[in-house]
Amino acid sequence: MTTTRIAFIGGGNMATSLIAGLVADGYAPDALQVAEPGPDRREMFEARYGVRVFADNRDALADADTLVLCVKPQLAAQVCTEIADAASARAPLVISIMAGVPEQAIQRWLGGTLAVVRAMPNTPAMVQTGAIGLHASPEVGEEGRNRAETILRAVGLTRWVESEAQIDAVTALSGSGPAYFFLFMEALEEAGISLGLDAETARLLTIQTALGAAKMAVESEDTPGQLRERVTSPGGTTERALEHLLKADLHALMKRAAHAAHDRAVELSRSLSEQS
Ligand SMILES: NC(=O)C1=CN([C@@H]2O[C@H](COP(=O)(O)OP(=O)(O)OC[C@H]3O[C@@H](n4cnc5c(N)ncnc54)[C@H](OP(=O)(O)O)[C@@H]3O)[C@@H](O)[C@H]2O)C=CC1
Ligand SMILES: O=C(O)[C@@H]1CCC=N1
Repeated sequence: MTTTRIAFIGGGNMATSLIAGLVADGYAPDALQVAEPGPDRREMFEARYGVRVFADNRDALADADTLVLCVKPQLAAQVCTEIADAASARAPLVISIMAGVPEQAIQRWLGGTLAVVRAMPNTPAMVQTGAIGLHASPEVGEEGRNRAETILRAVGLTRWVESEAQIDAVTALSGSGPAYFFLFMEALEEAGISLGLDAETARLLTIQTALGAAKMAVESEDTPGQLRERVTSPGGTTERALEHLLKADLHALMKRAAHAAHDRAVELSRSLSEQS
């Protein structure tokens, strides 16, 4: 893997996942640095991963080729403005994982037309099984795209999308998606308990079933629909259960939920891009 010096601004959950993934992939820890206000978290990064840590965001940027913005969206304008001079001096490739923060706003706050890649990961990145959508601003060249992809691939599967607007669709699908599956697991577990299973048995069987179904979907050449049909014996138990889910129009319900998440992502993008 090519080693460029990467500065992470904001050492929270997502930055930790990315750093853990990169180190596990063999990335040199001394080429990774994190700016994080929390002293305990800085200590954790040093002790666990051997990366360089900084309390001041600008210091982390001083010799970085790649800047990964990992703070909460509400802090984006403040943090970018604060590091704008240091960023202009280094002209790093900027990768933003911040939900709902548009490329143009990031470029504006950073004081110029820096090349920006937007990435939308999800929490399974913490176990290196994330699903990550990527979009590059026109200033990003092939080397920048490869660099961004290499960094994000350390925590999961990457897919480039054609337009920045599609990042909002990725947010609604895979960004928020783990919560949809967790909710389904909670519901199935409750159903198991209502059928007389003890709570631990219901939970363990639910989780293992989700894992097994996902593993089959990943490894099989068949579609999820074909895999579903194979579980569904004519006149059997699955058919009876699925009748209820289909009668409640699960597909329409899922569509409404994903569209609501998408609308919220668009709304957030609009309000954040208006910040100066
Ligand atoms: N969680 C998710 O499912 C997803 C999150 N994202 C995006 O990833 C980004 C990070 O999320 P996540 O890691 O979950 O959030 P966290 O809150 O875990 O991480 C943010 C980190 O930034 C630190 N911080 C606060 N203020 C500053 C500052 N001024 N300068 C530098 N660092 C600062 C925080 O420190 P402290 O805690 O001390 O304030 C915290 O450690 C967000 O923009 C989010 O939209 C994207 C996809 C999915
Ligand atoms: O709920 C949210 O707004 C963030 C973005 C995607 C997942 N979590």
